[in-house]
Amino acid sequence: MLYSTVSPEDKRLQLRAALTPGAARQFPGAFNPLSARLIEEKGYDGVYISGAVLANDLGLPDIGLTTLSEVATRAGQIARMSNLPALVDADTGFGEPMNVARTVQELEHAGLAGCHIEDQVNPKRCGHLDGKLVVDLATMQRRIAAAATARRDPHFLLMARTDIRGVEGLSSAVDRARALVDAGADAIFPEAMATLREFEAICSAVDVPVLANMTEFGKSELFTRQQLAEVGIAVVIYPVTLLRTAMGAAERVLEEIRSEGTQAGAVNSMMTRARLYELVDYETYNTFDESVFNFTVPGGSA
Ligand SMILES: C[C@](O)(C(=O)O)[C@H](CC(=O)O)C(=O)O
Ligand SMILES: [Mg+2]
Repeated sequence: MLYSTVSPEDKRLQLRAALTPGAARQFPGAFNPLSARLIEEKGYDGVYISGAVLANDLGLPDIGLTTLSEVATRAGQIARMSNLPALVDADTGFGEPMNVARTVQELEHAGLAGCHIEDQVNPKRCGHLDGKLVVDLATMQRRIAAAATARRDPHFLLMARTDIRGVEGLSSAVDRARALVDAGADAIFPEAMATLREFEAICSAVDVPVLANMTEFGKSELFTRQQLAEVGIAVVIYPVTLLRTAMGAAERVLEEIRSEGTQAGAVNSMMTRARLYELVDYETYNTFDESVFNFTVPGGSA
């Protein structure tokens, strides 16, 4: 009922305990608060909150148009809906190192367990596209150092993402990952790794947890959890998978209503009314008022 019963501080401890090298904890991307609850119910280890999903949800491309307030508000709404730790994509940190410091404090305040900050220049783009540009190492080190200093809860996870692999190649990615750990990063997100061997090279180079981004239609093959665990990955994200799936289903049913004049043929693939009510915990609200749930739910079983 209502929101998470686990405090943000406890979720941060939970996240740190979960992220051991080789654990390959799976964090699907929630596209709204309710999907975070579904992720928890299905037994996942955490929730990812994608910058691409937040932007696309607003009808915008993922090029750094969303603001800190929009991201912190939506991420907070998603994070509070589940007892799992939530890791949010903070893009380039929304500005200069001073802005990055504020970003971290706002995200802590919003109840996130951790965030990642990347080394792209603005306007940024999806890490799996060509033509990216990254800032120099000193600038990125200042971003990370500012974030580390600003954090009030020492357990808030600060993850540094580097996009340099797509610009200069693997050996630069290894060097940068090491330098960002020295600057204060608790974890590393090496973006757009081409092979398992590349993931392995990063995992062997640093002694902090490493993330693997299993986004569809990108530069990385969709490796299994087992394969990623074997090369030492601590956490795997599926950032846009649920949004892509939901939008795919929405597009199909819209076409069906147009062509058939009814959605009747699509009802079997929908979440039922009963299941939806179960997910929002409708019945439990009777603890406040017994007249809230005094009906039987039509529309089939959950
Ligand atoms: C992980 C990512 O930063 C995101 O915003 O979800 C994106 C995902 C995507 O665009 O597929 C990324 O840059 O990889
Ligand atoms: Mg992103």
